[in-house]
Amino acid sequence: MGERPLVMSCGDPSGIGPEIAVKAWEAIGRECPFVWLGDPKHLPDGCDFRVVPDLTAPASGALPVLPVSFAAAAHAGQPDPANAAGVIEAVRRGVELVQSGAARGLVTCPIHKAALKAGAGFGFPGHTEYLAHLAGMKRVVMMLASDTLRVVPVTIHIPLSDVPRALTADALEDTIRITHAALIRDFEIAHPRIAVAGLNPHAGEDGTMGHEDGTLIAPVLERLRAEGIDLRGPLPADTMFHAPARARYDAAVCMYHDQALIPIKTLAFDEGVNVTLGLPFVRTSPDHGTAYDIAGQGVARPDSLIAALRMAWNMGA
Ligand SMILES: NC(=O)C1=CN([C@@H]2O[C@H](COP(=O)(O)OP(=O)(O)OC[C@H]3O[C@@H](n4cnc5c(N)ncnc54)[C@H](O)[C@@H]3O)[C@@H](O)[C@H]2O)C=CC1
Ligand SMILES: NCC(=O)COP(=O)(O)O
Repeated sequence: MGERPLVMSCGDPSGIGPEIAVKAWEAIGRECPFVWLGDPKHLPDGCDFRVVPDLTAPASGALPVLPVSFAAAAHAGQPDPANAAGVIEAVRRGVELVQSGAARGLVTCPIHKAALKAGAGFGFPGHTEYLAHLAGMKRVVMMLASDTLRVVPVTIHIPLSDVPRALTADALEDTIRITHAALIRDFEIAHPRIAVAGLNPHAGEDGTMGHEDGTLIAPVLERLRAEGIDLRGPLPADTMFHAPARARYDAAVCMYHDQALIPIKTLAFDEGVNVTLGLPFVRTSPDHGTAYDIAGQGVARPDSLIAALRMAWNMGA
């Protein structure tokens, strides 16, 4: 296959993962070769694939597949807990291949967390935490990146009511440090500018609308500024995402999932990439989910997955 390929885990086979994997292979399989980890019975009818024994198989036009056996067929739009173990195994195999050095990076297709919990007792809120666990990392960071905006949520998949408790000075500091290092190393920004959102409306407005902005966020920023990190904030989140505001920073660190993901999915849904920072290997993913409402119809767009492949290919060089 020439250069080391990427590996792609299939994600939930009843979602759009298999069909966009095939479209992505047709679009950029030569530019960013990857091997698909999944069960060939879940690929769309008529798909041109070939089973390979490992990642060293010579290149050909067909999608290379390293088989992962799944218990059940896939029905578009209907996640089956019987397939949960296969979905998890594909991710685990991907990590093994990238950690061994056989693969250049891992690209994951979307999973349905509830089906994994129901079918296999999956105890992680998403890939991000599962990958941190497999890699033995205490803290990793989720970044959603596009040409127009990069965002990082400090807290991720937890109920909104748990956010103030989960938002600690350590979590914020680690997140900013990991983000800063990745902007330099992976995004080649020599002097990154990071904007940090407040938690409360108007960043607390001097404590009249909440206290965390002043008592928790501001002191962390002060400490890190003293080390030379270019930080602005805590900023009112409602006014930090319009175009002139975005021009003033390279990444926005946000306090919770939707504060970060709503702006990027509004601005760049088709090209956003989810990248895990702080892992000892490259992992990217499309920004969207399983899209059950359109699975199996052949209309799903592969653009975000293609952007994820390109980013992983470049980062893994
Ligand atoms: N990396 C991952 O594993 C992710 C998984 N998810 C999971 O996906 C499931 C469904 O989540 P939703 O909130 O419905 O978000 P979603 O992204 O799956 O779908 C939202 C809307 O966007 C459309 N859409 C998504 N991807 C598209 C594509 N490639 N082409 C055209 N239209 C597309 C869908 O048809 C739907 O109308 C959940 O279980 C969630 O946890 C969500 C985000 C990321
Ligand atoms: N909302 C982002 C998402 O669900 C992706 O999470 P992960 O599976 O990449 O941890």
